[in-house]
Amino acid sequence: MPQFAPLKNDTFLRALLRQPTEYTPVWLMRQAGRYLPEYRATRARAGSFLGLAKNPDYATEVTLQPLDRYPLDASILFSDILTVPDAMGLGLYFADGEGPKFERPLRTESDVMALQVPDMASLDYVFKAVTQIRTEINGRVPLIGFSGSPWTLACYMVEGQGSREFHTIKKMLYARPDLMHRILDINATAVAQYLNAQIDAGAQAVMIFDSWGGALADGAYQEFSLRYMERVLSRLQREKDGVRIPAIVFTKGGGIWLDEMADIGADALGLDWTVNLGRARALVGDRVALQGNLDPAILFASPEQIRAEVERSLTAYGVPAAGSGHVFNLGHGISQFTPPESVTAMVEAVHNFSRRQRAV
Ligand SMILES: Cc1c2[nH]c(c1CCC(=O)O)Cc1[nH]c(c(CCC(=O)O)c1C)Cc1[nH]c(c(CCC(=O)O)c1C)Cc1[nH]c(c(C)c1CCC(=O)O)C2
Repeated sequence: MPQFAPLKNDTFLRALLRQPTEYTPVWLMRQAGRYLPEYRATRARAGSFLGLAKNPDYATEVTLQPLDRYPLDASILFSDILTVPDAMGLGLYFADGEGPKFERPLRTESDVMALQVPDMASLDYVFKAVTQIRTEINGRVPLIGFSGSPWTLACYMVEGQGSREFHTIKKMLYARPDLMHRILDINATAVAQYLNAQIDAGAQAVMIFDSWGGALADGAYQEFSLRYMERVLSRLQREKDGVRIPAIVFTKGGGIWLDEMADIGADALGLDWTVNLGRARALVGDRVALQGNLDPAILFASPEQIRAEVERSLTAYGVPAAGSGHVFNLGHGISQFTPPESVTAMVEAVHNFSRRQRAV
């Protein structure tokens, strides 16, 4: 087991565990990415996104880039949720200018029957990256590990790519729920093993991205997404060397199910921008901390407007009292067209205003 430097800034972890903080910690989903010129330069050297993500040296380099530019309170492993179905043999690739695709999506009953939990050794490049990042971060801020939710991974595995309507997977869900449940059962086992291996490698918190849970009908969400995230959480090691490893669950479009989400064993729930933070806080009470939820499009506005929206969001949450916690973030990933200076304005506004809020 590698020895890591002691943590200098644990504000993010304390907020997730609903302990008092001097200010509201902040990080951004997709904080390492194409909006940063230094990321584009490393990606050009690596040749491709997968060349970058599968090489621990490059993955470490780009994970640290946003931390060198902004006083962020957390770092997130540079990787992708689709590494898991790739390890299952589905053949992940990125066509130029398009999103992710699979060469061998799950379309027939025999495809589904042949699916297996991958050998975690085939994802060793991810765990190596986690350890290397944690080492090079040298205790500056905590490192978040992550995975897709069983349902969101299944969306890509069955559709073979991103989708607007999810016709193929929804047809399977309603016509052959037995096949759907088999995929989700395998995914839940794979995701739990994958996150536990990231924790062993040095991840100090984990996040489950349920990017497409919000595409499901009420009832279907609970049966096909929520229940499987609950199963993943129940299998996670929640303590490492005597320290709690908090788990964050983010269902995009899941605002209507927050009450149920608060009871599945997560430490914190991620929110998209459709939710009012004050109302969400009242609803979940002291069951979970909240993370979110600025509309990423606000980063296209002026620094003054960004500041005003940050203050509105922090005011909506209010000052965290004992038993509550707020981590500032966007409501979804940052756009590749975001001016980097907008992030400077956002992070500054979060730190300054949240300190002032606590001072009164
Ligand atoms: C659905 C999903 C994916 N990947 C991910 C999700 C869940 C979060 C969400 O809902 O956005 C998660 C993800 N993907 C990436 C991260 C890195 C960590 C971070 O900085 O937050 C994380 C946490 C890097 C990435 N993953 C990807 C990029 C862009 C690739 C590039 O450099 O060309 C990055 C930085 C590729 C990717 N990977 C995926 C898509 C849809 C795309 C294309 C996105 C686009 O073109 O904007 C699948």
